[in-house]
Amino acid sequence: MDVIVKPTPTLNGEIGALSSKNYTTRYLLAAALAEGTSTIHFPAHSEDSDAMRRCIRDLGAVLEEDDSKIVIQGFGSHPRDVRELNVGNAGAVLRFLMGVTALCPEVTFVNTYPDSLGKRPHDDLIDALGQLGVDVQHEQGRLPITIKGGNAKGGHIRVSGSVSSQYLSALLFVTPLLAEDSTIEVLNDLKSKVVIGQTLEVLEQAGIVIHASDDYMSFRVPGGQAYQPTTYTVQGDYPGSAAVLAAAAVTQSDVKILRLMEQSKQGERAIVDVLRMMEVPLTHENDVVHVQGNGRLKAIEFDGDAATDAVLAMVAAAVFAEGTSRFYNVENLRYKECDRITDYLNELRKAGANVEERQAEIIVHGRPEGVEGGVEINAHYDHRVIMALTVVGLRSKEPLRIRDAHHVAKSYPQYFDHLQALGASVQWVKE
Ligand SMILES: O=C(O)C1=C[C@@H](OP(=O)(O)O)[C@@H](O)[C@H](O)C1
Ligand SMILES: C=C(OP(=O)(O)O)C(=O)O
Repeated sequence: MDVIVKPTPTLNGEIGALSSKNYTTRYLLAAALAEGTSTIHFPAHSEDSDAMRRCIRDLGAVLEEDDSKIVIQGFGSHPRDVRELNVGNAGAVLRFLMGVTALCPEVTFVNTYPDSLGKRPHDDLIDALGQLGVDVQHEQGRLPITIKGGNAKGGHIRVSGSVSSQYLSALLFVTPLLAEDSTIEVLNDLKSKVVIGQTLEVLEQAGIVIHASDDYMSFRVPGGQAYQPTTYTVQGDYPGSAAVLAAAAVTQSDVKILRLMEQSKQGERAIVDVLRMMEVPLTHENDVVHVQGNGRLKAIEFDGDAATDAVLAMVAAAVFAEGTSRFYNVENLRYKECDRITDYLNELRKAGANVEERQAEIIVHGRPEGVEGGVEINAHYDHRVIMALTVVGLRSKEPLRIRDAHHVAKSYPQYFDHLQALGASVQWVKE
């Protein structure tokens, strides 16, 4: 399915933020790893969170869900002996479960998105699992991947953090369940470091003890622990909401998004500060972000690693800013659903934006007068490319047609409904 985005000068109204993807995947996993009954209120529904639901069910968890909550009977440290798991296109779900399946005799993760997740690297995690005695078969660090676990006991693990924080999160989820204590040493840089704060928060809520250094570069994990069943409530999602906030920032708007916690550990909450730095009129009080856009934005410089999943939306806003913006320290955007630097900038250029790339930077020469539009956009299987190009389309002179826009459902299936509710001219069309 494609979406046609037409120029839309004004957006007005109020929406509730979607539920956080990162917290939902973590709570589902923590509930599955606990013996007993856990409850998760307001879990996200999207392809990625559904992938975690499907996989923990395959591994032996029992799930019962109604409109507002999911009740889970976990399998504790004894997942069922399954042969195959399908994580769809969900990177975090794959990496977390590659860790957990160190507890299983033999599981193959199949390759259902060869042009997206199928191209992403997992070498650093494979290497770390090898240090735990797990035999991993793979196609040059890519899917399909077979994990032959069952013998992991714990020990000293060194893992590189220079490509993704998800490898470290995977080790943090599984090592407490191993018989012996572990130490984890992070080598090189740790990208998306703030996300580790979310992992540690969830582990603590599940009663797991981890001793972390202040810089998150080394960890001591007592073995033989048990996840406790408990009740979780999922907060609103900043990465998805960032795109809606960027849309409000580039239009004449009066838009409120509810349920966005000020004290959240989500790094992407920086969208609020970034838009403020761009001089977009907004307030953030009582978990409500209120944007009263006047269409005028100022260029900024920003370290994007602190807010990795909101950078594309920030760049889309910068396309219409006065001056040149620079988003630096963003190399690991190249290892996501697509190459979010080269592929994304190619699509932005097609739409008429003036952008440049460096290996770890995105540079945007703003065009406050608007861009031409009138072209077809390739989604590259990437929900965040789809959301960001939609923001650009709202302020293009001619409509944008975003091909295969249904991939937005990876994280935010109701994105276009939310924009329509705010008055955006977006319309689904069959190919
Ligand atoms: O742990 C997680 O849930 C995630 C970590 C981040 O990935 P990287 O650590 O690879 O940057 C983020 O981009 C992804 O959407 C979700
Ligand atoms: C990169 C993302 O997800 P994942 O790595 O889990 O596929 C994302 O949600 O933008």
